[in-house]
Amino acid sequence: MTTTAPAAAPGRTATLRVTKGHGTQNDFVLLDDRDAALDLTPELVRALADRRAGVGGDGVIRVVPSTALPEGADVLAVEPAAAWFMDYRNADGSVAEMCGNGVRVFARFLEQLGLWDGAGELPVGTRAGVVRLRRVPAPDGTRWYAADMGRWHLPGGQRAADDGFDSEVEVAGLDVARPALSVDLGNPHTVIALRDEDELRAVDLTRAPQVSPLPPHGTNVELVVPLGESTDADGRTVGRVRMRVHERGVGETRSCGTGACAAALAVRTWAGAGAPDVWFVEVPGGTVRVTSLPDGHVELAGPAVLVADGSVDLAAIGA
Ligand SMILES: N[C@@H](CCC[C@H](N)C(=O)O)C(=O)O
Repeated sequence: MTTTAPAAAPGRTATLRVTKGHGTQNDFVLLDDRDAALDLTPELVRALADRRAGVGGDGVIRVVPSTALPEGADVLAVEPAAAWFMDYRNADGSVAEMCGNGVRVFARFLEQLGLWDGAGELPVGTRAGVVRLRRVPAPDGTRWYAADMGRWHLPGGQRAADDGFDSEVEVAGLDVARPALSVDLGNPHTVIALRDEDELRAVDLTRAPQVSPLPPHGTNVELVVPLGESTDADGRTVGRVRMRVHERGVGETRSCGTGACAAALAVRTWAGAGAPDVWFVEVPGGTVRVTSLPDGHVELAGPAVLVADGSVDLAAIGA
């Protein structure tokens, strides 16, 4: 069903309507392709995501009917109501299975487009399966979006759960390689704990961390510092962690939603029995809440903000 990129009529410039949005400053170029008419090539993604010559973003997100993609058909077989599919691309043009901040911004974009009324639950198709979203109040009373991200798992199995580690990561600025835990959120993550916030500030993420063994499709790397536990307004014990992240296909970003889930779940695994189910993850771009659900699912809640709508001259961005 995919056709070609918008072609310019003779004497006219080909343009593409775009919206810019972010979730805790993990930022995205959003495309309304409800007619499945756009050929979203890696070159077009890179041109749109370019922060100097393009619009700029950590990723590009296309709204497309689930019926238009083979991966969407798989989703519809499980959840016929998942009409819209989040086609997620990293800034380098690669395809990613999932994006936790992106899927909240996707829901906000569907609201703006009039494709979701914001009531009840919104099932969204993704390459990692169905994600279910709803609007929830944020701790400060503003609006957040909560996404049931589905089942997570430790690819290293029971041994990794027992030992707490299954790999190691070398990071520029750290003296020695650190033991790491792999966490699968539909996309791959590798989490290491650092000693304290000074150490977290000091690491150099302009170079990709070296993960051994490297998972077959690469990985996102989260560096975390546990900040302790407290009691929230409802009397629940909640954990808090600070995180920096190096994203596969992007580089260091100011937030990563699936990365926040991986970080919280790793710290919870390391803490052992009795650890809190609810974690606030502080990233350079803000704070998200991660909740371990009883059915083996994980919920990610946080803001989703749209900041601009516009029109891109495809020739001018070299696409
Ligand atoms: N920022 C995202 C994750 C985006 C995909 C990631 N770079 C990958 O390649 O897996 C998030 O919020 O989860």
